[in-house]
Amino acid sequence: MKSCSRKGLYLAISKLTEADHGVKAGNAASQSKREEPDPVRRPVSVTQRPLITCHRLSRENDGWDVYITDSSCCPDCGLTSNSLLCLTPPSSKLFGHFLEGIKYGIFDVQTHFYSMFKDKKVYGWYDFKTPTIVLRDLDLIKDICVKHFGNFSNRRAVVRFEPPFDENLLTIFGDHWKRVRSTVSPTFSSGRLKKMSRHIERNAKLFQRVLHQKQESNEEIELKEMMSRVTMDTIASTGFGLDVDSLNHPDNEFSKHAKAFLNPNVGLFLISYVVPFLGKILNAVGMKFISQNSSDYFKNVIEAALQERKESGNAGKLHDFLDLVINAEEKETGEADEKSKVLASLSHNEILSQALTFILAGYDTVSSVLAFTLFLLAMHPKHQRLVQEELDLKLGDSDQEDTVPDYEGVQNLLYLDQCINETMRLFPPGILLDRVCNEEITLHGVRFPKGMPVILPIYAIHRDPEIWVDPDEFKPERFSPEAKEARHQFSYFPFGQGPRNCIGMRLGQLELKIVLASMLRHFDVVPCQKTVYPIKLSQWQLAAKDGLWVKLESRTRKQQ
Ligand code: HEM
Repeated sequence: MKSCSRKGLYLAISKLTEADHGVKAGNAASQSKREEPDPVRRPVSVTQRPLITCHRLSRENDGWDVYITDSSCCPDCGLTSNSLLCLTPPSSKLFGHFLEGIKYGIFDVQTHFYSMFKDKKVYGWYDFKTPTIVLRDLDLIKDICVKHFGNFSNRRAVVRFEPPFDENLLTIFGDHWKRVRSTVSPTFSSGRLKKMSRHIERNAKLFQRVLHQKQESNEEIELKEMMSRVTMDTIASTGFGLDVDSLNHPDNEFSKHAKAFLNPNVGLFLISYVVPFLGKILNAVGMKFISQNSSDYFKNVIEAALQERKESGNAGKLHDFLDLVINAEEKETGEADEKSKVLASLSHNEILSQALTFILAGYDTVSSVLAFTLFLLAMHPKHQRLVQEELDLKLGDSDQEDTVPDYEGVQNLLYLDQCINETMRLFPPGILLDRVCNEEITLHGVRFPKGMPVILPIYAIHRDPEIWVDPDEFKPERFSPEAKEARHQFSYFPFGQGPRNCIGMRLGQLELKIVLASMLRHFDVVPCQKTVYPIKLSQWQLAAKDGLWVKLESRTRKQQ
């Protein structure tokens, strides 16, 4: 291990403690075994190799080296008990843990590694050659997301968007992010959501009609596909005042390009990760992460909508997202002082970028939660009945097929809310979060070097058996007010945490509740011939391998 001899500055990750020495190669096999079979995911045994290996990672550009290792594995490397360390499962020098990710899938690999380090506050993970620290300790997560947010305010720059969409909230940094976020935030205030709610209600109503046809013809429906359509229509309408009718025309231009945007060029993405200079060359010769065609399409759609509103004097009257961000466009009012004008203004590119983010961030997230919630309720009729009893009680019986609750109507649907929360615990659309450490800092005895990426493994925390009894089972009662009170506040965070959490959370929740309440008020969702349960997740994305198939039965007809 000569290559591990100490050169330059050792930057390390956590100070060695008794507990940090606890995991030895000898007991690695028993640590890597899953204790209980998991009905929702495939069983997995990620590694039979010893748990601990020594890695030296040179980051010469930044002037520091990082070791993520066990201290006892490599006496030659010169680490002492003062060296700062973090444990990591064995990994390939070139690909890091990427190969384990490919082999076992992003869900199993996350829970498996997480369960290997039960007694640790943090552990290590290599994103190819880049070391990252994965947080396990909930108090540490809280401090990073909230108390020390200023030092962990940015995400990694994994995907680069091309202009004019490169100034979106998901990817911008520091003061730029702060200004855009504070300017866009009022768009999601209660008053404005109430106005946007009309668009959601209208789409939910149209959706009801389509569902009635499906129910009458006894058709089996794949929930993700159906929910994607209604979500796309809702986005086009709440975002841009457009009526794209994906329900009846799923291959419309808007949906086609939105999907192309959402499924970027994975090949180029991987090449850029492994061989960054090759990624740059391919990019320069015209290969883009996101197709130029779709990028141009959205630029034109948004520009045209902005222009049309300015010319027709309709700006401010349509109550969609575009309308609301237009208000924040840079303008010379002559009223505001210079400082507040700068604070409350967005450039033209910033508006285009936020408009696009509205599609990117709100499509797959909302449609997945809708689909998984309905599917889980179909598999748990007792809970579905409780939701329906609550709807009948709070919204009244409805014998008209297309009645849809409004903004006020869905505010107090507490049991529905519990079911949605339990679904997002099991199937969170964002399976992990990341932050980057701005300045070196030591928190809870863990040292975070400047520039170190930090991962918050949401999926694994949401399924941690030490936090959740029977973690793979659907039990909405976990989200009763008393049960929530008894738990660590950071054991559940499907919308992220702290000032950089999901800005669209309340809009997303509104969409979920209006669509679910209007459906479950009229229909029983039941299993069908094609239903496969337990759900098997695909390797790379939050999607059921066999689809989420159900049938609808009319509640009104049953009651007659
Ligand atoms: C069920 C629905 C949704 C879920 C589960 C969800 C989840 C998330 C998560 C986990 C993050 C990262 C938060 C963090 O890093 O702490 C995020 C960020 C974000 N989400 Fe959502 N999201 C949802 C719906 C929406 C909708 C409808 C919009 C539409 C505007 C939206 C816009 C955003 C934006 C712009 C960010 C970046 C915020 C920033 O960096 O300041 N999301 N979302």
